Amino acid sequence: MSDIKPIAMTLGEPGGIGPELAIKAWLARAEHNLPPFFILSPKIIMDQTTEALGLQVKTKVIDEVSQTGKFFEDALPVFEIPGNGEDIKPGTASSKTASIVIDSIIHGVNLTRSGTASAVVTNPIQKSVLYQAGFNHPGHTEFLAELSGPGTIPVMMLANSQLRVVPMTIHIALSEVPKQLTAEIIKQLVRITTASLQRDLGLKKPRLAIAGLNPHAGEDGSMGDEEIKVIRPAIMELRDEGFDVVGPLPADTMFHAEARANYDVALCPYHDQALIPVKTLDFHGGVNVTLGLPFIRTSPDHGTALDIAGKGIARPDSLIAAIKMAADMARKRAAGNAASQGA
Ligand SMILES: NC(=O)c1ccc[n+]([C@@H]2O[C@H](COP(=O)([O-])OP(=O)(O)OC[C@H]3O[C@@H](n4cnc5c(N)ncnc54)[C@H](O)[C@@H]3O)[C@@H](O)[C@H]2O)c1
Ligand SMILES: N[C@H](C(=O)O)[C@H](O)COP(=O)(O)O
Repeated sequence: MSDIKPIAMTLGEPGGIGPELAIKAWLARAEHNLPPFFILSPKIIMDQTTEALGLQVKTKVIDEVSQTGKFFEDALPVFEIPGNGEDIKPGTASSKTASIVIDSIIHGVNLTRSGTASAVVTNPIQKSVLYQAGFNHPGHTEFLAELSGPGTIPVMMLANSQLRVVPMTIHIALSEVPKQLTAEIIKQLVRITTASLQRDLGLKKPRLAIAGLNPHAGEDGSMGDEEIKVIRPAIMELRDEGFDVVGPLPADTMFHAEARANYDVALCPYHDQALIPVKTLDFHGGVNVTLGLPFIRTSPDHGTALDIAGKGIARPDSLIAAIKMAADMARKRAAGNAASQGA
């Protein structure tokens, strides 16, 4: 019997590699000692995928999440979401299946928020086709925050065994970054990241490093003054509050091995500044985790990979890492809750 409640896994874009990865992660359950998980999907989509890939995998519809553990050894448990497999073509994302994709996320979040599932692990979505269908959030991160209620500030963190990064602005045009990167945002992100690393990753006093926005962190204002006007003042205030935070550091020299040894997480002004080093260091072992939510959410660090969908060659490593990280976080939260109740 598992020590944590089952993990909810969303379908993601059905024309992408998500369904294949879910099946491959289930096949790897014993090898990786994975806790029981279920997928939120129409059963037909999972069955179509196993058949197309020639895999001998049974699926089992569960009526209750609590049945996940009972069936997990013999079949991939499916929490059925309404929908059919008609509009699905591997390698092609379609706005016709957007309602299935979104329902899967909403149900996964509801089951996790209610405590029925211990965490939600999301498969990648094809953002462009969801936008065509009227989805008006840049990605999961912002959608999950909205589902969590007003005042939720989600923090995207990508992590592998060599590096953790937080992009301080996410899916916005580069030209918008200087406008949105305020001292207030930086302070909020540092506070949330520190609290999450303490609570969910067990780091007692997390060390944070903040990258500059401009080349050479602005070179004393000669290449941009956001470091002087925004980033440094925020860091000084945070240090006064007791946070272990350094910067602004030149982004080009803060990701080599010796530099990485000096911090636990790097916060970067914009998306690619953070995600290029983490995905380059270990693409297949990376996990995307959203901090600051009232529930645990992890995801693989890659996208829908339409170019390889249906070919049977997608690697489930990142999804497996996401399941493991979600389970570890759930165990740490449970232990922390038990300790605080006992205190
Ligand atoms: N969490 C998410 O929902 C999420 C995350 C990242 C990207 N996306 C979305 O995915 C779509 C495609 O994005 P992209 O093309 O930039 O990145 P991608 O990660 O889908 O693909 C980049 C390259 O890596 C390969 N790749 C990705 N995952 C792989 C795996 N598991 N095994 C083997 N090879 C793999 C792909 O074949 C491709 O060559 C976009 O719509 C993007 O917004 C979603
Ligand atoms: N920026 C992420 C990445 O490139 O990996 C990705 O798009 C995930 O976004 P959501 O988790 O918000 O969908």
